Amino acid sequence: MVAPPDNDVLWARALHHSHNGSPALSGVSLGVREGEILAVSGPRGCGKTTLLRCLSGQLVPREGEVWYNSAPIHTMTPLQRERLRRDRFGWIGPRPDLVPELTAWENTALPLLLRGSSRRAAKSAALDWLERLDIGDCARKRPRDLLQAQRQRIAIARSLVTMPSLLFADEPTATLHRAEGTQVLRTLTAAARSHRITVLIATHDPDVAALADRTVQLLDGRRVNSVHLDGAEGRDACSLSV
Ligand SMILES: Nc1ncnc2c1ncn2[C@@H]1O[C@H](COP(=O)(O)OP(=O)(O)OP(=O)(O)O)[C@@H](O)[C@H]1O
Repeated sequence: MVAPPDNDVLWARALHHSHNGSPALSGVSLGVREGEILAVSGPRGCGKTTLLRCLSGQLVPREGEVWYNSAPIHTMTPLQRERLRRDRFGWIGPRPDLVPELTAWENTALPLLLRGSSRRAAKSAALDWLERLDIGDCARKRPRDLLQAQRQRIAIARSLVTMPSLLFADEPTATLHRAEGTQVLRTLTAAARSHRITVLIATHDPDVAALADRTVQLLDGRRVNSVHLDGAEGRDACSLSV
């Protein structure tokens, strides 16, 4: 095994994966720098979700390596991967998947409670994140009494409440109207930047990708280029590598 470069928080080499024999990833490699917001972009079915699931340890690729700092995720046991996901990673899916019986703050606090935080500390952190995401007034409401955009903000608050090192967001605005989606995403990226949380966002929407520092394009399970744009709402300057 080759050790990953020092300046990448996440690093993957030559990932191959198939679902029931049909190829989803065919040799994808990438590195993600600490604090970077990276968009993984491409048309439907190109392998974005499969890539995020391999990088976050939910799936073990058929071939290839995934490293988180100096830890090889691809050789970890299921329990080690589960702990890594619980302690270091956050995940936002296309739908909020909230627990209907719990209030907004209880849903947000859930990852902290599962880690063993006291109810008081978990509640305080949850209320703080709901406030930062402009839904503090929803804290005591249940999901059924909220709009979809509010529910998705709660899912984002839940993913941030543990202050993950890496946040994976799979089409996080897919179920929202365009304006709502953009606003939710701006809030997410601003929160991530202010806490130096590294973010990977899978999206087929160029407007979403424009909020990232860099975009990796997938097509038919392969990487086709990497774009780092000046003038995007990301931080730095411009480069193009193919
Ligand atoms: N559980 C599964 N079983 C069988 N095939 C699957 C499964 N999950 C994904 N695939 C197939 O693998 C390929 C890559 O899918 P994946 O969901 O990773 O792509 P995607 O870019 O995220 O697509 P979308 O934007 O539609 O979510 C597609 O051809 C898809 O149909």
